[in-house]
Amino acid sequence: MSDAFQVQIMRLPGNEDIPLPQKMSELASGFDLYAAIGEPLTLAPGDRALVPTGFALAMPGALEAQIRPRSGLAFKHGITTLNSPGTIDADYRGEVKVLLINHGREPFVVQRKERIAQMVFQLVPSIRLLEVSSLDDTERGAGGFGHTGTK
Ligand SMILES: O=c1ccn([C@H]2C[C@H](O)[C@@H](COP(=O)(O)OP(=O)(O)OP(=O)(O)O)O2)c(=O)[nH]1
Repeated sequence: MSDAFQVQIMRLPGNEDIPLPQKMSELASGFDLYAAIGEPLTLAPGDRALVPTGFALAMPGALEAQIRPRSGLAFKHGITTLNSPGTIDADYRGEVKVLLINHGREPFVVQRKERIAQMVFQLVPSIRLLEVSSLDDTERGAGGFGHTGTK
């Protein structure tokens, strides 16, 4: 793992007992994120909440982190991330937060230290936008949004 990117993680005060993000298996893509809330948080059907994780990051400029849902919570309870995938910019130094929404039919209670989402790091290519007055032709052209049919 010597070629691994180094990402700095800083626990924010009051979260000493909250586990740092963790891969639950060796080759998992995502680090599971734990809810750093004081009291249990009830999400009624349709409710959303910004849930703190208790840490902040500093990562190399070539990376971003994506906050993605956990499929088990989505399947069993309709709990997902509203802005999926959430984007953590390399220059963001605030607390990483998870925007949860309850798409289920029952209230869902988030407990302190519950694993609520996962964080996947991605390479972000360096891009320079170049303004032009015309674009090259392609077979697809401007076709989209199901123009080849949906069945
Ligand atoms: O799920 C998320 C999404 C974002 N953020 C933080 C990190 C990110 O770098 C910052 C800004 O996010 P984004 O660019 O998506 O928000 P915006 O609505 O465009 O706000 P801003 O004007 O602050 O960029 O908020 C989170 O902690 N969790």
